[in-house]
Amino acid sequence: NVAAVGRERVPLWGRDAAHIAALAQERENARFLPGLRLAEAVAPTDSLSAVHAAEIVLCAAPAQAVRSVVKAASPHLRAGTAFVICAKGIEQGTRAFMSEVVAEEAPQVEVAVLSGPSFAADVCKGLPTAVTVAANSEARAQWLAEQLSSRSFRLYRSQDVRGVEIGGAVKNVLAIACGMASGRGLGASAGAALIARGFAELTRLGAAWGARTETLMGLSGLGDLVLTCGSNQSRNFALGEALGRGEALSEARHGKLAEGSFTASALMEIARERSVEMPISQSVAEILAGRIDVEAAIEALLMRPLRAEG
Ligand SMILES: NC(=O)C1=CN([C@@H]2O[C@H](COP(=O)(O)OP(=O)(O)OC[C@H]3O[C@@H](n4cnc5c(N)ncnc54)[C@H](OP(=O)(O)O)[C@@H]3O)[C@@H](O)[C@H]2O)C=CC1
Ligand SMILES: O=C(CO)COP(=O)(O)O
Repeated sequence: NVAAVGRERVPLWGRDAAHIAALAQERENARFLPGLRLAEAVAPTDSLSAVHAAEIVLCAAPAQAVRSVVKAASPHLRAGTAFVICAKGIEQGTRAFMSEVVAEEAPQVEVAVLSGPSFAADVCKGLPTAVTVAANSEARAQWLAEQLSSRSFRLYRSQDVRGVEIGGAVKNVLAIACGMASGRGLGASAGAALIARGFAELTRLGAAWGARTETLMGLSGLGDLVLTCGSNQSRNFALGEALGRGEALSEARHGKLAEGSFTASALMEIARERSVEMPISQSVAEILAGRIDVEAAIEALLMRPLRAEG
């Protein structure tokens, strides 16, 4: 709907032909965004060839599905198309960032990353927020910010592609930890301490990958971290909260996508690769892998040796 502002026709591709037909008919996505109407300009389609005519393609598939979607779309994508990744995560197995996945599968496109505090339902209702769009070239980032901004959806530009994607991937893992603390009834002080120490982990990892401090402290880093760690509107937070209350992992997702649960193990692998200490994220990864329980993870975090802040 945001992309439809000021445009006559915006194709929206989905993999499930029956769902797409229903969307075109009912003009509402009852499963994901109930009660919110599709903008007139949005034209649902099950044909990926729709990307051929596009100057800008927004890719909002789950992170672990981005490779297969881009691979399928690649033959239809023209050289120089602006390909904007909205997924937040790291690919399991390859440990690749989303921009690397797209560059491998569709080398002809110009990759950009859009990330920041933006719950889909809020954005769709026209509630205001601001996010970051990063591209290698300043001119491309500026053009995308102009093309995709509206009164309620403000885009700030950046050239720090890696910094923006690190913020989006790491905050989801940390939100699971904050949810666990909430589900365990540890109180608001513990939640704030987790956000601050989690942010220290995010900045350490970002520094190891050459991300700019301003990016990590901006909308796609601290901004999205605060949003996701502070609300059970976040599916990552809600997953952690359910685990903290004692629900089994098999039940705790409640059928929703929690990207941090797929990214956690890959995140730990890239952190180890660059010797970055991330004890909170590590605890989340261990719990999700069934190696420790929430109680043992909290105990281990509280018993860590005292150290200087930083
Ligand atoms: N929701 C939010 O507030 C925000 C989400 N994001 C990011 O965007 C990404 C997608 O999230 P979101 O839209 O919320 O997730 P949802 O679970 O709401 O929707 C996922 C969509 O992806 C489709 N999909 C799932 N698997 C595949 C696949 N293998 N191939 C093609 N399509 C697939 C689903 O199609 P189907 O209906 O057929 O199952 C569905 O339409 C995530 O990385 C998330 O972190 C970013 C900012 C905000
Ligand atoms: O990334 C988001 C908001 O910016 C959405 O968070 P969840 O995926 O945890 O719901």
